[in-house]
Amino acid sequence: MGWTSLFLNMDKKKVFIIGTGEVASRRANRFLEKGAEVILAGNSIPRGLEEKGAILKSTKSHKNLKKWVQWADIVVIASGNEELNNYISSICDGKLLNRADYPENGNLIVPTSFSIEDVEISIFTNGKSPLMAREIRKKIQNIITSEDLLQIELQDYARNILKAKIKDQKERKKYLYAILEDTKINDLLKEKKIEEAKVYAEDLIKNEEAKVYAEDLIKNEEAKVYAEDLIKNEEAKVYAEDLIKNEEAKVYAEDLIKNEEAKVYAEDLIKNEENNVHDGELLKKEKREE
Ligand SMILES: C[C@@]1(CC(=O)O)c2cc3[nH]c(cc4nc(cc5[nH]c(cc(n2)[C@H]1CCC(=O)O)[C@@](C)(CC(=O)O)[C@@H]5CCC(=O)O)C(CC(=O)O)=C4CCC(=O)O)c(CCC(=O)O)c3CC(=O)O
Ligand SMILES: NC(=O)C1=CN([C@@H]2O[C@H](COP(=O)(O)OP(=O)(O)OC[C@H]3O[C@@H](n4cnc5c(N)ncnc54)[C@H](O)[C@@H]3O)[C@@H](O)[C@H]2O)C=CC1
Repeated sequence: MGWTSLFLNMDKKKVFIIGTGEVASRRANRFLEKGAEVILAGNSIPRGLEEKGAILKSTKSHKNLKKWVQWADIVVIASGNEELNNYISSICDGKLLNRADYPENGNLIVPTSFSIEDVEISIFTNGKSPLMAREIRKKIQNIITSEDLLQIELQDYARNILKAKIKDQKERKKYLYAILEDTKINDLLKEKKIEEAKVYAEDLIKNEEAKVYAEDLIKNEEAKVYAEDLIKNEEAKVYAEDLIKNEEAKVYAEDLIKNEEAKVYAEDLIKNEENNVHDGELLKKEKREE
């Protein structure tokens, strides 16, 4: 009366698929990946499927078709030929049967599925809208991806390295964001190359450290040059002040000399005056004596 979701172990299961088109190939791929043996009946199959172990049979002989149906644990009807599909369906008694054309005439649904680590999520709209099943699958996948889970592993790895190396949490945070946003790392995680991502993240940390170290060196060098400039300026100032002082001393000395000269000159003047007075008195005296 109704569908329920179950998980089927596909390992070594025998699957016979009628049709080799889009749906047939999708089913074949999915089952082969989980370890099933797959035989398809139709015109041709993509090389990729053959490489995975799929075997192609002709649809010409009904006798052979019957044989493969009997061989199979699961039958998938996915050809575009309704008559052929109905014939296969009619010889499927008791088999697990997935019908791509008339799902309700079969007893097995293949929902859209994806997995995150060990968690498999499947969506089924009860046959109402496979297209919407696909859209919902994408929405959910966009929220949590296996990359997210690998990024958790990588962040854990990087955090441990950083904790041992860098004391400042704010500084560590910068590295963790750099790893989260690095396009190369994200590409590696998309390809599930976690080990390569780890090596790359570690290099990123080392390079960043080297950069910081180099920047520090440059800053120190700059500081040294600046300090030297300061010293030179100070020396120049002292020298300039000395020059000024010397100049002032010179002026002062000159003034002193000038003052001394003036003093001598003044004394000379006074002496001259005294002489004059003396001479005058002598003259007066001489005159009186006359
Ligand atoms: C019953 C079921 C078969 C089963 O048991 O397996 C079934 C039946 C039919 N699908 C049809 C059409 C389309 N199917 C898809 C796509 C997917 N179909 C899938 C499952 C199922 N399809 C099962 C029910 C799932 C459910 O109900 O949720 C997905 C989810 C899984 C998978 O096939 O691997 C896969 C998406 C994979 C992914 O990307 O996630 C698209 C989209 C596209 O091609 O782009 C279209 C065209 C648009 C449309 O019609 O929606 C038709 C023809 C209708 C007609 O004649 O018009 C029928 C027959 C019918 O309905 O009569
Ligand atoms: N379940 C699903 O997701 C979907 C189901 N369908 C249904 O499934 C059928 C197959 O769909 P697709 O794989 O998308 O079509 P498709 O055109 O890709 O493949 C059809 C296959 O049937 C074969 N075929 C056609 N006529 C044949 C004949 N007379 N004798 C032998 N083989 C013949 C073709 O060679 C091809 O291998 C559709 O007819 C449709 O009813 C269609 C789309 C999606």
